Amino acid sequence: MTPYVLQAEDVAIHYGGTKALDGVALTLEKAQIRGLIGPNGAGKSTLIDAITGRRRLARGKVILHGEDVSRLGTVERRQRGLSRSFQRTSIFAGMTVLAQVELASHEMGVENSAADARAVLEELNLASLGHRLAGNLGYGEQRRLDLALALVGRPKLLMLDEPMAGLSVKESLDLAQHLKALASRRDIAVLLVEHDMDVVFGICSVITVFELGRVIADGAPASVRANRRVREAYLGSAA
Ligand SMILES: Nc1ncnc2c1ncn2[C@@H]1O[C@H](COP(=O)(O)OP(=O)(O)OP(=O)(O)O)[C@@H](O)[C@H]1O
Repeated sequence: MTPYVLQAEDVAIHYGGTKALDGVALTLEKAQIRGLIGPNGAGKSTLIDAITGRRRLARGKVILHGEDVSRLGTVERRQRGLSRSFQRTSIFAGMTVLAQVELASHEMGVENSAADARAVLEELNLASLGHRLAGNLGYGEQRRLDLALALVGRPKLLMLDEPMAGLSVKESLDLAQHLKALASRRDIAVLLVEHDMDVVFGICSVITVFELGRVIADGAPASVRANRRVREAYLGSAA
């Protein structure tokens, strides 16, 4: 039995002549939070698209719980427990928070979607906002709703692309703590793409650093912070 929830092996993605990813490998274990950092255009979002099945691989494999899913589509991967945050664009402004999360759960084929939705909202401290129209929520609350939508159906693997973008320092740290607690309580492995280094170094147990579509460092936060190439390429002397 493999200890890995996710294995990405030798992943390559090309956009025409551009090699957005070239021979990328990483793993995720149960309930582990891995940060993925690197300068703009390094290929972080492209890796999420490759893992979730939005982008076809030019080379390599994506393996979930030991099963090669490289040829499966996004819906089939979601049904195997791989989820991603939807970003605000998928929020229906005119629907209540509860109805929306329940609908997402129902669409996932969850039998008791009402109970699933209530549990997810409670998990994220959103239960008291269940009756509110999503469009009337504050920005930080909408980001938490994004996360709630990704959590229906009890996924085992969550891909988050800049979930803290646009949040205040306090809101970011608050969401980060929620995320950490959630990963451990629900046994969810998380791949976190995030530019907020306080959040990444605060809650990730391992960090992968990208540059120009390749992994330039991978390891525990302290070793990544101390890596000279990473400091020069990305973190700068302030890190
Ligand atoms: N749809 C596309 N068509 C062509 N090139 C693309 C496309 N999407 C991304 N790229 C290119 O692929 C490379 C990786 O982009 P990607 O968005 O994955 O980087 P990123 O690390 O997520 O950047 P950011 O931190 O700015 O979100 C970049 O050179 C980018 O210009």
